[in-house]
Amino acid sequence: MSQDRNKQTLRIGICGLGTVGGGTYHLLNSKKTEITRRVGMDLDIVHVATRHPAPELAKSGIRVSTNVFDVANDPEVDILVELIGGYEPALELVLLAIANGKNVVTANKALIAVHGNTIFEAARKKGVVVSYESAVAGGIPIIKALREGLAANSIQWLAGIINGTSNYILTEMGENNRDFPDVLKEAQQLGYAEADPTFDVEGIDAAHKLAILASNAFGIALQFERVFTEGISHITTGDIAYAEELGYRIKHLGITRVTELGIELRVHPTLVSEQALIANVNGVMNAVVVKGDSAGSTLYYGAGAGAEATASSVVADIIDIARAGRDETQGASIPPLAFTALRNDLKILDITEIESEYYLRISARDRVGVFAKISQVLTHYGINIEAVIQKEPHGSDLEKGIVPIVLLTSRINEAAMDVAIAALEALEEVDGQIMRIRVEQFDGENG
Ligand SMILES: NC(=O)C1=CN([C@@H]2O[C@H](COP(=O)(O)OP(=O)(O)OC[C@H]3O[C@@H](n4cnc5c(N)ncnc54)[C@H](O)[C@@H]3O)[C@@H](O)[C@H]2O)C=CC1
Ligand SMILES: N[C@@H](CC=O)C(=O)O
Ligand code: NA
Repeated sequence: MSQDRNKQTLRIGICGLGTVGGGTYHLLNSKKTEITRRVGMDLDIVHVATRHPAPELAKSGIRVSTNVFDVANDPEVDILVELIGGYEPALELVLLAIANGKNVVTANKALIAVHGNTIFEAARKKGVVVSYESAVAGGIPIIKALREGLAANSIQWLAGIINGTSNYILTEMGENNRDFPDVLKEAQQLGYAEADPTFDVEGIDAAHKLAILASNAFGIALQFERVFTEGISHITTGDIAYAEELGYRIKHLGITRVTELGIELRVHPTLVSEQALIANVNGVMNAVVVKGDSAGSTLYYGAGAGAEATASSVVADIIDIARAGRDETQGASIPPLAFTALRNDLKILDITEIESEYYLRISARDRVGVFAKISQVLTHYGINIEAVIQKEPHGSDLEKGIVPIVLLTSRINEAAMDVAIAALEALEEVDGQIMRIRVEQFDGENG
C-alpha cells in the first residue's frame, strides 16, 4: 500500500469535480472532524483536477490542475479518486495511478464493467487497492454486503432496481402520467443521469452494474458483453396502466441467477407483483434483493444516484483503505471482488435459454374471433393464458379498427416464446409488433 503507515495523514487526489466529485469534496471537508475521529488519521484532499477550477479552489491551499494525469503523477497523493467518468482517459488514468503505487477509488461502473479484469490484475500485481462501492446502486453498500456480510453464502439469485434514472422516469410516467422526454430532462438536471443518458434509458448503465454484481456474487470474471440488455424507452404509459390493472408494476430490473444450465444475466423492464417490496421502490431509489443459501433473502434499499448518496460510498471506500493501511494484518489486502480465485466453469446463458412468464400487448384488428385465433396459436406452442385485458379501441386505433389485447402467459422458455410471437405477428389479424415484457416473481423461492 502506498501510504506510509506511521503517517497520520492519508493524502487524497480527486479527478473530476462534477456531481459526484463535488459531493465527495464537500463530504470530506464537512465531515473532516468526524472522519478523523473514526479512522484515527486525517484524510486530506491535497490535489484536485478539474477542467474549470473555481476561484475559491486556488485559495484553499489544495493543488489544482486541469490535467488529471498530474494527480496520478503526484508523489504526494496516496489515493486517486477517479470521478471523471467514461472509458478514456479514465482507463489510462487509473492504470497510471496503479503503476505509480496509488490506491484507486472510482464511481465509474462503465470503466469497471468493461475494463475491470485488466484493472484488477494490474492492481493485484502492484499490491494496491481498487474500490468501487459507489459504482453500483449509489449510496447502498451492496458491494460490501456481497463481499463481507454474505461471504459465507452461495448466492443463488440477485435482482434489483439498479438505475435511478429509469426508475425515476417509470415512476413519474406511472404516478403522474408525465411524458418520457420531460422526466428524463428533469433527471438530468437533478444529476442522476449519465453524461450520455442513452446509457440510462437503454439499460447499458444497469448492465454495467449487473456485470459487477454478478462477478461479486458468483466469483466469475466481469462479462459485461454477455449481459442481455433492454431499456425502458419502448415502455408506454398504456403498458404501465395495463400492468397496474393486472396487479403488477413495471420496473427496470437487473436479474442474475444460477440455474442448472448456467448463469442468467439480464437487464430489462419487468412486471413485478404490486405486493412485492421492490414494486414499491420509487423515484431515484434503488433496491437489490439477494438470495443466499444460508442467509435466505436479504433486501438493500437506498438512493441510487445523486451527489450526496454517491459521495457517501466514495468516502466509505476511502475510509476502508485508510483503515486497512493502519492495520498491519490487512495491508493492501482489500480484494476488488468477493472471491480471490475466479470460477470459469459457469457459462452465461443466452436470453433464449431463460424461462419466464410474459406480458404481451397485441394490437389486433377488431373482428369477431380474433381472440380465439390468438389463443389457438399460443396453445399450439404450449403457452397458457393466465389473465387477459381486452379494451375498446380509442384514438387513432379507433379509426384503424385496432383493439389492444393484453395477456399474461404461463411460464415458458424464451426461444419458444420467440417462435410463438413470430407466429402471432404473422397473423393477418395482428397489427405491427407485439410488446413483450418478462415477469419476475419475488415471493416464495425467490424471496
Ligand atoms: N451522478 C450520479 O448520481 C452517479 C454517478 N456515478 C459515476 O460517477 C462518475 C462521475 O459522474 P458525475 O459526477 O455524475 O458526472 P459529471 O459530468 O457531473 O462530472 C464529471 C466531471 O469530470 C470532469 N471531467 C471529465 N473528463 C475530464 C478530464 N479529462 N479532465 C478533467 N476533468 C474531466 C467534467 O468536466 C465534470 O465536471 C461517472 O463515472 C458516473 O457514472 C456513479 C454513481 C452515481
Ligand atoms: N445514472 C445512474 C447514476 C448512478 O449510478 C443512475 O441513474 O442510476
Ligand atoms: Na453501492
